[in-house]
Amino acid sequence: MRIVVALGGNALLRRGQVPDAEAQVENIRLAARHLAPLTDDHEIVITHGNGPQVGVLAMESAADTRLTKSYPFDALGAMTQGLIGYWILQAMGNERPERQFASIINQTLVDADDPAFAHPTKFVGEVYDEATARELADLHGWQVSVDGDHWRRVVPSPRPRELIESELIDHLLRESIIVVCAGGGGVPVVRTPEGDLRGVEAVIDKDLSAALIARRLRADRLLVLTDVDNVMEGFGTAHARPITATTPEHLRTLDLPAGSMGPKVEAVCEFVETGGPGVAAAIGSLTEAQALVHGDRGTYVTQG
Ligand SMILES: Nc1ncnc2c1ncn2[C@@H]1O[C@H](COP(=O)(O)OP(=O)(O)O)[C@@H](O)[C@H]1O
Ligand SMILES: NC(=O)OP(=O)(O)O
Repeated sequence: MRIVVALGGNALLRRGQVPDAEAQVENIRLAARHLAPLTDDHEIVITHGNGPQVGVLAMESAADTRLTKSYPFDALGAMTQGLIGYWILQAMGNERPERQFASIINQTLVDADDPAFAHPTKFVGEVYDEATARELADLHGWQVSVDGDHWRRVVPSPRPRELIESELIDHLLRESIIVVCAGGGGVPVVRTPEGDLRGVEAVIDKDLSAALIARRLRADRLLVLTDVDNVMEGFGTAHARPITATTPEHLRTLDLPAGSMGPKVEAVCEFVETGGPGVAAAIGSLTEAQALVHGDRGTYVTQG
């Protein structure tokens, strides 16, 4: 089978952890231990988030007084693909030294007139109290918004439309190479009237990009791995109930938060609705990645 795996931000950096390199290397080592068995029997593409990491790089860039302008988010996104891609490459290679892995910097086409550019929603960097967030917003010209009990910087997150390097990824998979790509959803680019590609200030949702990749590569499965075992009905209430086998039709009736479970559910629904016959997607725990493939664990989504 061909499987696209979206590695949640929590797999890279647990909530509240300081984004030191050491902590992330250790988290990714553990994640690789759970992902490696998938590579024994399947063609695997790994995508990953970059919200916390791109926020660290943006802070560093803003603090560098030699620069007349902070590095733009397309450049920062590419840096995070290099950084996290390298960590994943090394961790996976240590688990399966006999296999070949490639981590590619890749670009994701978005619409220049996507309304998301005027309404930033993607949380990046760390969390603050309201006063600090507002102070930083004034200092650096950021936009900030409420994220649960905290405040956080937000940047535009246009919808991914096309993966510029999808043919290359397909080629690598056919050569039995395991591919890490579309980190942070891919570097956001638009097509100019002249036909060139140009980076834009945005961070794409990696779950939505994972769904796009899965569709373009005609994957059999999309696995969205995070820190909960299932999508829950009545999440956070006394009547919370895990959803196991389900359909996009049912999932679309749920009211889910935009910054967390919402895009994951949107991604699996899109993939299952537009994929070929027999495709399936699952949302569940990284530690149960193998069982998710066949619907033995997690929220398993099929056409019904
Ligand atoms: N209905 C729901 N079912 C399960 N988890 C939910 C639901 N609604 C919100 N969540 C939250 O979504 C989180 C996973 O999303 P997120 O933190 O963005 O994951 P990741 O960083 O792994 O991509 C869970 O830890 C949980 O707190
Ligand atoms: N780009 C992205 O979706 O990152 P997170 O998963 O870290 O939010």
